[in-house]
Amino acid sequence: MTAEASGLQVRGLTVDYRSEGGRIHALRNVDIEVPAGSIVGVVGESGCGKSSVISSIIRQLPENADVTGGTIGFGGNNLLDLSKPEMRRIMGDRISVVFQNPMTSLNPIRSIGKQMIDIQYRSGRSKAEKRKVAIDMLNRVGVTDPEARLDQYSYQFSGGMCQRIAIAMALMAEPSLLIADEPTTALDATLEVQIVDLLKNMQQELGCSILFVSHHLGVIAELCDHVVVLYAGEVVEQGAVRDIFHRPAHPYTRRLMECEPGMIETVTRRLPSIAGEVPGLVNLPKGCIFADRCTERFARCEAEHPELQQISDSHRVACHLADENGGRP
Ligand SMILES: Nc1ncnc2c1ncn2[C@@H]1O[C@H](COP(=O)(O)OP(=O)(O)OP(=O)(O)O)[C@@H](O)[C@H]1O
Repeated sequence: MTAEASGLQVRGLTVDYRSEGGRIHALRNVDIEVPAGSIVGVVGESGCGKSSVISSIIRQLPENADVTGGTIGFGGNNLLDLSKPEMRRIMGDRISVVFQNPMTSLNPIRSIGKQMIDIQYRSGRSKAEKRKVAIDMLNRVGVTDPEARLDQYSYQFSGGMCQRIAIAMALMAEPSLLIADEPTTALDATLEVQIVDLLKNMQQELGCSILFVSHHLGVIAELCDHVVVLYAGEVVEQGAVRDIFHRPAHPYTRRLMECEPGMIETVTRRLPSIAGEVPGLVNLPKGCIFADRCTERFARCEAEHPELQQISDSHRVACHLADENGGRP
């Protein structure tokens, strides 16, 4: 069983929120490429724009949001151009989402089995076949005794088991893209490792792509092929996982790394807090968005906005230091 390969190409995505205090420039010119069959992580502190990216892709931005620029390429379409019914079809068949709280996906008053059968409504399978597929999927995500458990309700499962079931439901349609929105954040460290392993195995088995959004650097390092570091609505660094974790080029990424010794060996550590706060996004600074928190800033940083520049085949950074240092951190 292999999902049809389809990557995701977010290009120049720019999103504002209208607010009483003015327009909040939540995402500015964001590029995220998820090649078919790969796992790409998006990391950033709270308020950096992770939810805005996901909501843009699945077209669930709140009423006060305006997409003022960019495209979201998927399967030959710009998702931003699709009608609601077209988008619903894509969300049912080709893109699935796993949320931080599995209860977002699970209905508490319907048995797990009924929900897993309902979700196959377009499959053309008989009820018995749908039940068999549900049992098989529960087995694959590591729910023991799936036949008996199909008749149970979400409250009868632990948090980790609920997340496994939510992942099973998300994968039922064999999507080509799975969006995982902090799916391990609510779990303890042991369960987090198990869910990361599960996602890795399922991705290999199904051949789908995964966009994995998290503020847990360790999880990103364990799971992802490629990492996008988002800061205050901008991509400040992106690259292969080895680039980001062994040669972080942006001071923001480095601050995260410094506070995470041994991060590669464990997936249990959390993003540290860095001095200062993500800035308000109504009045943007002229220069670098990270300058006021950056211990390595120099005059140019406050005067000129750094653009993302290539510093190796797979590595891009938006920092003036890259010029100062001949393209290397
Ligand atoms: N509906 C909204 N109206 C106004 N501002 C919003 C709205 N949603 C998000 N924002 C603002 O947009 C920016 C990005 O928020 P977003 O929720 O995308 O970040 P995040 O990285 O997902 O944070 P978190 O991890 O806390 O969810 C923040 O400055 C936030 O305050």
